[in-house]
Amino acid sequence: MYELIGVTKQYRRGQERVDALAGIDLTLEQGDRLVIQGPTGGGKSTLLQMLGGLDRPTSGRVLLDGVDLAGLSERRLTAVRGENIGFVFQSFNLIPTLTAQENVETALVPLGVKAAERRSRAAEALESVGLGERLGHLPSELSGGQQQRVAIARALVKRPKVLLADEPTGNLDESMRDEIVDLLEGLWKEHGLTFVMVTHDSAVARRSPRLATLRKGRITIKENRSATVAGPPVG
Ligand SMILES: Nc1ncnc2c1ncn2[C@@H]1O[C@H](COP(=O)(O)OP(=O)(O)OP(=O)(O)O)[C@@H](O)[C@H]1O
Repeated sequence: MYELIGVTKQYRRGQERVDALAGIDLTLEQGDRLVIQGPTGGGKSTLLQMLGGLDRPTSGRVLLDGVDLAGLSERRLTAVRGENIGFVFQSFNLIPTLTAQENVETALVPLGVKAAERRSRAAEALESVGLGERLGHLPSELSGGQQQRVAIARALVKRPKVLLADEPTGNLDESMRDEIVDLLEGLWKEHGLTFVMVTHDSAVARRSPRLATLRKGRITIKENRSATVAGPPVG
């Protein structure tokens, strides 16, 4: 499903050139789960942006189901992203003036889903993350963990194939962290998602069957035999 071939990304900082990604080769099958760790500045967020089509590589190819994201027009790329890829970030990025339900519905507007269906699908997605009773609440009326659940519902309401999460538990205390990771794992299995998560938290990373480390823009991958959840999802 994903094939990255020789992906590099260079940034300019004044006169200086930063090699954020220095030649990444990576294959992920549908339903795979990968955790990415590594030192600060190692290239984790940059790699996630490449997978998500949020930015383009300097060279190399990012194939999603055989389509090179780097070669798509901005319009086509936005459409591919909207249909296939859900994002969850450390900062929940909810719109403060919209209710939980309205925040989730926003993901369906660019897909041309009609208002009545948007409402029912958003309610269903919020049910699935345990917030069926909180549809009308504003983000400020929800806990951090609940806000992240809304963000997860917003990522999944469009029924993507891919879920990309950048430090999804970074703003949460330990008990909420575990709840959110349980939830993400459950959704990964239930929907057969390809799930890539960046985390600094080794307790979170330990649960993944595959671990990638990014250092100075280079990737190494190892299987994690002691993962608490092993193997790809069933079905
Ligand atoms: N827009 C940008 N302009 C210039 N340099 C950038 C830009 N984005 C990232 N970089 C640089 O690219 C390198 C990789 O950054 P990246 O954010 O991918 O690392 P990271 O592993 O996610 O780090 P962290 O753990 O701190 O989030 C760093 O040296 C960073 O300073």
